[in-house]
Amino acid sequence: MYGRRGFGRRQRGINLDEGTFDPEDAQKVKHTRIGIWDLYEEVEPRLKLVPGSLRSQLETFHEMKGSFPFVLRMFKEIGAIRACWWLLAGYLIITLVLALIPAVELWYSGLLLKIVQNAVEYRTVDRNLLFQVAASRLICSAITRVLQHVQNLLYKPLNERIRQHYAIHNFHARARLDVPTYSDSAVQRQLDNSTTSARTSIAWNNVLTTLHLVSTGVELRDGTLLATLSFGHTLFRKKVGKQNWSPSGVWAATTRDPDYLRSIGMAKAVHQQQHRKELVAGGMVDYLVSSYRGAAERLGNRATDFYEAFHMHNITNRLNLTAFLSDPLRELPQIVFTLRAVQYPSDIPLSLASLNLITQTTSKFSRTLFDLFEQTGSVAENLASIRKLYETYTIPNLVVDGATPFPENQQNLGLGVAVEFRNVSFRYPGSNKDVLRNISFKILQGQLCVIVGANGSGKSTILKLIARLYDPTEGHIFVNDQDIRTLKLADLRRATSVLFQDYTYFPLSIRDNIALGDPDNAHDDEKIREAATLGGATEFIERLDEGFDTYLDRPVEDIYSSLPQGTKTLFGRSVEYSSIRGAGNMSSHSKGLSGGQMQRIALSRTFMRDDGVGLLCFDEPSASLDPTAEHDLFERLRQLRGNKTMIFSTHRFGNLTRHADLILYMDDAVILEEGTHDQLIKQDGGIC
Ligand SMILES: Nc1ncnc2c1ncn2[C@@H]1O[C@H](COP(=O)(O)OP(=O)(O)OP(=O)(O)O)[C@@H](O)[C@H]1O
Repeated sequence: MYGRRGFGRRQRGINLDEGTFDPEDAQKVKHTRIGIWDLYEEVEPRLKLVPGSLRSQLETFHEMKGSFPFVLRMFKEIGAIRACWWLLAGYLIITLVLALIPAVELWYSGLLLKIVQNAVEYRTVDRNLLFQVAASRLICSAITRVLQHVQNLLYKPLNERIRQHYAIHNFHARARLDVPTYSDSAVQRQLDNSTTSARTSIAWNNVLTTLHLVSTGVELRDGTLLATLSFGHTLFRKKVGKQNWSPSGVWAATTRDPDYLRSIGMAKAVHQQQHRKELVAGGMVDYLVSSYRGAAERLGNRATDFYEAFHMHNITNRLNLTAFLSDPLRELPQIVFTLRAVQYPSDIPLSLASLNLITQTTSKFSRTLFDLFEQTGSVAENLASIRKLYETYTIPNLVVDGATPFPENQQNLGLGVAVEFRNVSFRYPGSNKDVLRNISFKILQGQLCVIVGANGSGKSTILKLIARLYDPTEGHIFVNDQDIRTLKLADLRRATSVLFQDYTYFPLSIRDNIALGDPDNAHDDEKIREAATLGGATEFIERLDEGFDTYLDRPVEDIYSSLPQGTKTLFGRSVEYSSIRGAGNMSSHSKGLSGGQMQRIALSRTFMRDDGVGLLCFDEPSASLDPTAEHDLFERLRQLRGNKTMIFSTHRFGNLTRHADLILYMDDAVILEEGTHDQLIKQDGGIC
């Protein structure tokens, strides 16, 4: 009756991307009812014998172990950034010194207590020693302050250098992925998981985490026995003090409560703008209000979201045996030390000072260990993030590169390339519908081929396969009689120029948008202007205030707030008050160019690439042009073509098909007829 709410997933603990999670599997999944919620948690059979919180601790360490090789690699890479050497060395030394200072302070505390004890017992004070101790403690705290300050100063440049280094790698990791790989949802998820935050890099976080672990180790280095004794209490304290807002490991939660589902649905219907028209026109308001009230009354205080419900459930369940055991355990290290002191008085002089020191030391160790345990979750998460980051560098592309250079003879490119489809069928990844069915045709070198067909017949798909954005599901494509899969992708794409119907424009300047058509000559301003002229774009570009430097869509938004309503433009751009009202302080504007103008820019981009290209493909290049502009465009394209092979896709027969050496007439994934304009007219006057 009601749709199920999607399962929330928490990206930590076990690798969630492997295997499946079936809430109904009672063997592996524990079900808990929490108010109106059903919580399903995966039980880890491998670690079944380990009780309570220790189990999740072991899981965490298990995961951390898998991440270590990647952390080592990260340190190697950071070590190779020369600009980081001194900064990192300084940061490391300061961290270690800061970790040692508490021990020195503790030693002086001991001395101080001894002085006090002597004063009480013998009524004498060693003034020199007292002065030394006081001065040393002051120096320690001054040094700590100064070092912390220097550490903060080093933090920023280090973070920035490391972030920049990884930003470049991440950019490449994403940019190199082909179309089917990049559109794969698993790959998208993997990339999202490894995204670097704008302020700190994953790598820098990992450096900090590692340094934190090392400094904790240094702080605890002499206190092995104390640390071990404190361990038990720390674990218990952690379990008792647990105030989680969500479960750990693999879990899912859902609610099937009809009143809750309905009330949330109704609240959305009322809140969301898009339903308002129907809501008012349909006279639904009274009905919705009374239904909502009814549902709310039935729900009472059960209407909480999952996290709230889980948190409350945890709090009410907290009074248990572990809570009772926690306090005695806290005293254990001190009791053991005192007993040892009594047993071996010569080893540990039992005095007021030593007893006090023991108390201080044990509580300090206990706190440090507690902090460490508190953070192991985030430590593991941090280390895993670096693994995920590196894994994105090696995501394999679905379209596998070939090894054969293309063309064999660069001179011949000017004569065009031959393209042959042999029994090609194709379906898009994730789809079960053939959009091309057993297609065969051959375009000879230097021919003009026009593919004609209705919407959705498969014309664009043919061009995508020629550009090898995808590989055929069945059959083969040959370019100059060589299987397209064997050719080097970079060579093939350099020799081919494709203007897609759904061309994109980049959030860059118009100059860059055109220049990207030929990255090798992107700096050649004259060539860019020439291409713009051939694409019919120069005239309107020059009318823009910033001409070729105009951004089609500004990648960085202007930020402002509380502008007087009369302000219509800012930084030369118009201000949109509607979005100010909505978002509070932000607005962005694209340079409202028309569809035809945008298309001319895209065309100019194609004209950038006339050298070194043997095959030109145009997908409906005249869709947004008026008839005169279309005629001009075809004339220019025919001149540009020279002897090269050219393929057009279009909806209709007309101007262009008259000049075609080969027309492929497509309908519903197959080629119905092929030939020249005249041949097709003779065969079937109806279609032309
Ligand atoms: N990325 C995609 N994923 C799944 N299906 C797709 C994808 N792109 C296109 N299709 C489907 O493939 C079929 C053929 O599309 P194609 O774009 O090749 O047709 P077309 O003849 O070029 O149409 P148009 O004239 O509208 O551009 C259509 O049914 C379309 O819905």
